[in-house]
Amino acid sequence: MGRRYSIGGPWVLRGIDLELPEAALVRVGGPNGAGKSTLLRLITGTDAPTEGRVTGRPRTAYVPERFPAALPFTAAGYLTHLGRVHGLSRRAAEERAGHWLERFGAAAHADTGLAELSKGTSQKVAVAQALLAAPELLVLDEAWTGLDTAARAELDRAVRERVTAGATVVFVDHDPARLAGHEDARYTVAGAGLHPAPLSGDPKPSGALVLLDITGTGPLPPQLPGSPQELSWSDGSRTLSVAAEHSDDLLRALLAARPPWHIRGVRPA
Ligand SMILES: Nc1ncnc2c1ncn2[C@@H]1O[C@H](COP(=O)(O)OP(=O)(O)OP(=O)(O)O)[C@@H](O)[C@H]1O
Repeated sequence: MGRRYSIGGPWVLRGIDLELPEAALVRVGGPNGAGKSTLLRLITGTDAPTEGRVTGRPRTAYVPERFPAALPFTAAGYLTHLGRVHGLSRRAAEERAGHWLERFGAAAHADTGLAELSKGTSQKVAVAQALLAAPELLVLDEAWTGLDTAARAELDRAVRERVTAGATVVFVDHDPARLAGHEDARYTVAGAGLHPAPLSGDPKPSGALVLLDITGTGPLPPQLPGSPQELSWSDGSRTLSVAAEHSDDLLRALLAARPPWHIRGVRPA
């Protein structure tokens, strides 16, 4: 699928082909403005792709980057209301609301209006609303930001519980250590494409290097797969060196970049 925000405008994402397995924790990384939030909105169905489509309809919950806090509810009232929307009885919805506020250390604010909550407590409510309905697909866009240490650890635990229960959790977080060692897949958004990235526990590259001779204009896209080294640079021509196992992903990223890079040659180092 692909997404651009205006006709004739730049493609924020293009050629995205992603399958999300069950019972999996999936991290999406990439620099500011690369299109991570756009991708998460497409995955949740809160935004539609400009081309291509998203298939499958798991029960989905989403913590967006910006939570709309100014709704006329108390924290507990809001969570109970959402529980009812998800089909729970009033009593079950109240119980779940209380349970999640308690777990995130926000029980004292159950009767506070959403508009009066501090930023951090409001974020706790945002996270609680997503966990409340035991979603099959949980999508977290920097959901840890603003939470205190205890709540961040609690969210880590809640995420692992969801995955153990068979759910798919897709998350973006700027802390590279977040849930490290628990991820099943990692992707980087760069140059409008989505690129598989090595997991923290993956074996180190075997040592074989590949050289790529490329030409193009402007700087190289950030966070290229395999973190290639630039060996030479003149008049827009460059030679990159990368571990052999990353060369296919690197070629794809260079070709998908906007503007694309031209590949003049690929050779063993
Ligand atoms: N609703 C929108 N209308 C127009 N352009 C948008 C819209 N949402 C995002 N964009 C543009 O799409 C690009 C990707 O934005 P997005 O928020 O998806 O990036 P991101 O990787 O999540 O960034 P960050 O790490 O800063 O949150 C940016 O250039 C942004 O300006």
